[in-house]
Amino acid sequence: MPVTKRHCCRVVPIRWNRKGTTLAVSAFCQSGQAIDWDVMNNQEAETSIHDQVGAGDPEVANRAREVEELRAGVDNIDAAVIHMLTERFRVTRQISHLKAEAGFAPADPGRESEQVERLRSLAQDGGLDPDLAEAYLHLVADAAKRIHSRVAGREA
Ligand SMILES: O=C(O)C(=O)C[C@]1(C(=O)O)C=C[C@@H](O)C=C1
Repeated sequence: MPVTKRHCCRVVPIRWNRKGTTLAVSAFCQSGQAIDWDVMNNQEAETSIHDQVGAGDPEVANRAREVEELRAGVDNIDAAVIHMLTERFRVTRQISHLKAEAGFAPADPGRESEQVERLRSLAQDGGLDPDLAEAYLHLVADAAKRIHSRVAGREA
């Protein structure tokens, strides 16, 4: 049986937000074992899932095994994303040189707005949070612009 807040006798605030409201508490059970409890969402804040999780409770052990299996899929997807990102930056580095040679500024806000629109719409169609798609675009475009600036500085 996993330790939950129900089994705990003492709680200590461990994480606060900017307004000074408690986000998470450390809850200590009688044996002294501690868990982080996410107060806002009323659930355990963190669980490290590994081979030994659920020893003594076959249902919990099965869930832990299923999580491990799905993690193998996540690892493959993350590797593919990194390969795709590598390729994206190979292409944007070519743009860096062209922009530097032509004297164009690193940023093209109009182009970025179009990309945000397109990615938000793709995300929406696929059932992904469009804010996540937009955050991704800002992350990579900001990085590309930093590279554009560095290249322009070197080639000036
Ligand atoms: O398309 C460009 O002009 C780029 O420089 C690439 C890129 C991007 O990473 O998508 C980066 C910066 C610009 O503001 C717009 C887009």
